[in-house]
Amino acid sequence: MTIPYPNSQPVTPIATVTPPSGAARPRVTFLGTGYLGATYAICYAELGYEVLGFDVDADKIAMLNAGQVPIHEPGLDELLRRNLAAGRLRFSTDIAETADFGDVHFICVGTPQRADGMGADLSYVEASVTGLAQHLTRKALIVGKSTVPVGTAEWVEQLVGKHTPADLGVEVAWSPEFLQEGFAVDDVLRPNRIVVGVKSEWANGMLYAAHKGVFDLAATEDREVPLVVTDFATAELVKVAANAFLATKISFINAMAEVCEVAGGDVTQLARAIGFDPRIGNRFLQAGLGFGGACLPKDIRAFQARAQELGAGEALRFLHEVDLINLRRRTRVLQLAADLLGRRTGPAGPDLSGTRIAVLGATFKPNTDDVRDAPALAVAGLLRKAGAEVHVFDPEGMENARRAMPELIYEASMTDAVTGADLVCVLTEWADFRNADPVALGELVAGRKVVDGRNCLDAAMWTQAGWEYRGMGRP
Ligand SMILES: NC(=O)c1ccc[n+]([C@@H]2O[C@H](COP(=O)([O-])OP(=O)(O)OC[C@H]3O[C@@H](n4cnc5c(N)ncnc54)[C@H](O)[C@@H]3O)[C@@H](O)[C@H]2O)c1
Ligand SMILES: O=c1ccn([C@@H]2O[C@H](COP(=O)(O)OP(=O)(O)O[C@H]3O[C@H](CO)[C@@H](O)[C@H](O)[C@H]3O)[C@@H](O)[C@H]2O)c(=O)[nH]1
Repeated sequence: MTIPYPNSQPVTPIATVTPPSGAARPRVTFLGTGYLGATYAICYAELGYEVLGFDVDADKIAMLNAGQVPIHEPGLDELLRRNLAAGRLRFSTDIAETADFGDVHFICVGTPQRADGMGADLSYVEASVTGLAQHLTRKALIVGKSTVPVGTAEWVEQLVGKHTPADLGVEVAWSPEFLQEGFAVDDVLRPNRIVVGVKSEWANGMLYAAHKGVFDLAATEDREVPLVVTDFATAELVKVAANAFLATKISFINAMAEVCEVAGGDVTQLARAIGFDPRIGNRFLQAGLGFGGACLPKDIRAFQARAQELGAGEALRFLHEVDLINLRRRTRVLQLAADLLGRRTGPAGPDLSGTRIAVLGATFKPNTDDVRDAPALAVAGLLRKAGAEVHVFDPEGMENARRAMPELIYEASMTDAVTGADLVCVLTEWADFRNADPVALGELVAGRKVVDGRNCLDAAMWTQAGWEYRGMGRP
C-alpha cells in the first residue's frame, strides 16, 4: 500500500484493510450530533455506511430517532427519514453501545471560544474522547473532526493511551472538516478535498475506507476528490489556515468598503472588477456586515492564541486587524441608521430613543437557523441599546434568536416587522428580503428609509420606490 505524503493530487484506492468488526465497510459513529455531526451521520448513511450518532443531549437524540432534524439545513430532513427507514442509521445516548458499534469514531463535538475570549475550549473533546476510550473493548480508530488548536491530536492520542489498554491498539487520526452551513449536505457528499492527518498505514487505510463512499460517488459523477494525507499538525493547521484566509478575504473587502465610504467609491463594483483576475477570484468578496457564525470568528481568535503559545504570535498579528475590521462593520450599521433617522451621535453613540426599527434577518447568513455570533443579531442588540424599539423577523432563526436575545421584539412575518417602522435594516440576505417589493413595503412603513447591511437589494429599485437607501461601502 502506498501512502502519498503529502499529496495534493487525487489518489487511486489504497485501502485493503479489514475493519475490526469484520464488516465490508467500517462501521462509523459520530460523537456530537450538532450542525457538523448530525449532517455527517445522516450523509454517511446516505453513502451506504452503517452509522450510529451519539450525543449527550437526550432531546436531540430523541428528535433524530423520530426523524426530525434539530437544525435547519436544506435537504437534510429527507435524507434523515430515508436512512432511518433503511435501517442504516440510528442515534443513541449510550456510550458503551457507541464504543461497541464503531470501527471508526468521528469526534464532532463543539470547540467554542473559551470564556477568556481567545483560545478554544477543549473540554467537550476531552469528555467525549475519554468517555469513548473508557468503553472501547476492541481495536478502533478515533478521528477528530472538530476544529482544534494545533497539538490537540497528540494530546488526544495521549488521552486515549491513558484510558485504553495498550494491547487493544486503538489509534488516533485527524480529519478536519470544511463544510459550509446552508450547503452542508452537498459539502459532505461532494467535498472539494479530504485532508487526513495519520501516523500509521493502518489508520490511513481505515480512513480511506471510511471515505470510500465519497470517492465512489465522485467516480460515478466523473469527478475526483483530492485527498491530502499528512501529519497531525499539518492537518490541524490546514483547517484554521483555511478559515483564517476566508476571514481575511472578507475583511479585506470590508476594509475597501471603509475606504470607499470616505472616498465616494462603490465597493460592489470594485469587488466585481478585482474578482475578474483569477488570482483573486470573485468569491468571498461580498462586502457588508462582515462574518459571523460559530466558526470564522472563534477560529481566528483561537488560532492567534495558539500561535502566541507557540511563540509565533507575531506571524498572526494581522488576524487581530481582520477581527477589528469585521467588528467595525456592526457599528457602521448603527451609524448609518442614526444618519438616516437624523439622530446625532454623542460620546456614548447615537441616541435612537423613540424610533421603531425593523430588523430583517437574525441568522449569521441565509439558509440556516444558526444565530451563533450572528452579525444581524449583534446589530439588533446595538440598535436596542441605543434606545430604538427593535422588531425582528427571520425566516428560520426566530426560535434560536429569541433564546439568544429575548429582549428584542419578534414578529411573525416580514410585513409585521416593517409595519410602522421608521427604518428598515436588512441584515441577512435571505431571498425573501432580497426579492421583497419596495413599493408594497413602502405602504406599510412610517418612514421609507432602508439600511442594506448586506448590499443585497437593488438600490435603484428601492430609490425609485421612494426609499432613502444606504448600503455598505457604496454611495
Ligand atoms: N458548524 C459547522 O458548519 C462546522 C463546520 C466545520 C467544522 N466545525 C467544527 O465542528 C465542531 C462542532 O461544531 P458544531 O457547529 O456541530 O457544534 P454544535 O454545538 O452544533 O454541536 C456539538 C454537539 O456536541 C454535543 N456534545 C457535547 N458534549 C458531548 C460529549 N461529551 N459527547 C458527545 N457529544 C457531546 C452537543 O450536545 C452538541 O450536540 C466545532 O469544532 C466546529 O468548529 C463546524
Ligand atoms: O463574501 C462573503 C462571504 C461570507 N460572508 C460572511 O461570512 C460568514 C461565514 O460564512 P460561511 O463561510 O459561508 O459560513 P460557515 O458555514 O461558517 O463556513 C465557514 O466555517 C466553517 C466552519 O469552520 C468552514 O467549514 C467553512 O469552510 C467556512 O466557509 C457569514 O456571516 C457570511 O455572511 C461575508 O460577509 N462575505
